[in-house]
Amino acid sequence: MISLEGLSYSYGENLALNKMKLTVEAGTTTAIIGPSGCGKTTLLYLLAGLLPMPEPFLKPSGIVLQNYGLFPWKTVKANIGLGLDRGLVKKSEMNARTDEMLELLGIQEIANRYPNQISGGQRQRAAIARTLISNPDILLLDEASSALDALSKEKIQNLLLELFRKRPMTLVFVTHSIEEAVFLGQKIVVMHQGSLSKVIENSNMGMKNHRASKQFYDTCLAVRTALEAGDD
Ligand SMILES: Nc1ncnc2c1ncn2[C@@H]1O[C@H](COP(=O)(O)OP(=O)(O)OP(=O)(O)O)[C@@H](O)[C@H]1O
Repeated sequence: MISLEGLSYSYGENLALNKMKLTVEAGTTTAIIGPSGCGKTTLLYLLAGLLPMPEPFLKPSGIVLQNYGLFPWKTVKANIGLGLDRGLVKKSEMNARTDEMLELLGIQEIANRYPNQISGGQRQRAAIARTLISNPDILLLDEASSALDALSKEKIQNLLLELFRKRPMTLVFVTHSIEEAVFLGQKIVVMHQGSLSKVIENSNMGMKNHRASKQFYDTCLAVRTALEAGDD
């Protein structure tokens, strides 16, 4: 579980987080949404330990931040294997676990290709596989699908929902998309100017035909209203 109460963070004179509050229960998904510059990435980087967390907050353990930096000179399979600590894992186990990840993410057929020989959506899957292979307690995603076209976006979102169902995990993701937040977030955290603006509970997350349901649009509207209220 992550529990932050009054987290502030500045880059020099620039206050990026201002007494931010956040509670994330283990085994749940949380979307973080808000206007550009409101501090979403700063919050995620603090959680990932990529920025020093100020006192009295301690860095939560077992968090892995997904990034898309696959090494171009390594195959997809070798890139995924990099998510494991070579010193600790035998070659045979490394093989078995990368195969398991390739299957989980549905990318077995591109295992031996290089990153420049696969699509944006496949690169995204490979990056997620590389992160998940280490079995992190918490998966942090920064704009998981932002660079993709509408249909590929939905595919990645469906895949993340499927993964969440198959393997219990805590997922915290930053997004600019209201629809993505409502499709994947059991809780939607709306930020404004470095602070928590509103938390929207989304109990319909994961329901059948969610995207086409009235509940989906009602929750999108609630998020939109919260975002607009913050803009006043
Ligand atoms: N390295 C940095 N040095 C100085 N200021 C920074 C730095 N990184 C971010 N900031 C500032 O901190 C604030 C929060 O930035 P952050 O990147 O966390 O916002 P964001 O909500 O993720 O934005 P976006 O949606 O545009 O990615 C902004 O005012 C930004 O200009």
